[in-house]
Formats: sequence, structure tokens, C-alpha cells
Amino acid sequence: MSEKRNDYISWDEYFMAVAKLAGMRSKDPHSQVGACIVSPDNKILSMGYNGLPTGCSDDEFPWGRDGEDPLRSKYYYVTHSELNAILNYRGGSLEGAKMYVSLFPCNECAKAIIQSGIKTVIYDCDKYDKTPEVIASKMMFQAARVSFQKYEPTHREITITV
Ligand SMILES: O=c1[nH]c(=O)n([C@H]2C[C@H](O)[C@@H](COP(=O)(O)O)O2)cc1CO
Ligand SMILES: [Zn+2]
Repeated sequence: MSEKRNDYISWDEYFMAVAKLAGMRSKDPHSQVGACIVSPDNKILSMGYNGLPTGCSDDEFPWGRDGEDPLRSKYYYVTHSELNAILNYRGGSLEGAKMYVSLFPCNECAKAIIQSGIKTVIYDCDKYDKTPEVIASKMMFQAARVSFQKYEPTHREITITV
């Protein structure tokens, strides 16, 4: 037992798993999104998931997706995981940081990511890649020189018993 373990998880696996773990806190019945912000020297700075702003009850605001009245769907109210991760940060600057996120950021989150100084986005799912929001997001990232790369899944199963 004096040898070093060699089946430990990689930095990428660790941070994407942390992002997905944060997403498991989401109350959204359709899409649970998690984000983890990491410093250039691999320290976790902040995390977030998609949820309602403080004071807006999970039980009173809607979680539906569509309907005639936009005030009765979730979209006007939910704070996205990426924005929550940025706003949850209580330290100094995020300049040069990386963001691991389970879903490609929308255009509004892209603006916040760019303005916060985050320079790299590592994303997993890109299920909305044909939408104008995600197309606009990619255009802004390219113009602002924020690199975005698809997380390369290793398919390692990580089991945590709590
Ligand atoms: O980047 C994102 N980050 C994020 O947290 N979200 C949240 C908002 C909603 O709660 C949910 C998307 O809902 P839906 O897939 O039902 O349209 O995910 C959505 C996006 C869209 O890309
Ligand atoms: Zn967003």
C-alpha cells in the first residue's frame, strides 16, 4: 500500500463532476444545469445551478416551459447556473478563470462570462446549438476571444454515497 494510486479522477473529470453535482440541486423538472468556476491554478472559485432568485419561492413560481402567458412559465424568473456561479463569487476578480458547465451557455450568460473576465468555457451538452441564443453566444465568445471547448467524456462512473 505504499504505491501512489493511479486511478484518481482527472482535473477535467473533477470539475465537470462538481458542475453536475451542483446541477443536482436544481428544481427545474426539465433541465438541471450546473456550473463550476476554476482559477488558472485549478482552485474552485464558485459554483451555481439554475434556480429562482433569493426570495422567489420554488413552490410559488412556475416551472413549466410554455403556454400562452409567459408570466406562467419559468423563463422570466430562473437565474441560469452560469450567472449564479458568477454572482455567487465573493472574492476579487475572475480574470483568466475557466468555467465548467453542463450545458452550453446562452447569449445572456455569455455576456456575463465575457464581462467577468472568464477566458475558457468547457461545456458538456450542446442540445440547443441550433437556437439563436447559442449561435449568438458562440459569435460573442469568438469575438471576445473566450475559448470554448467540448468536454471529452471519459464515461467514468463516479458513485458517491451520502
Ligand atoms: O445556459 C443555460 N443555463 C441554464 O441554467 N439554463 C437553465 C434555464 C432553465 O431553468 C433551463 C432550461 O430549460 P428548458 O431546457 O426547459 O428550456 O436551464 C439554460 C441555459 C440555456 O442554454
Ligand atoms: Zn444562460
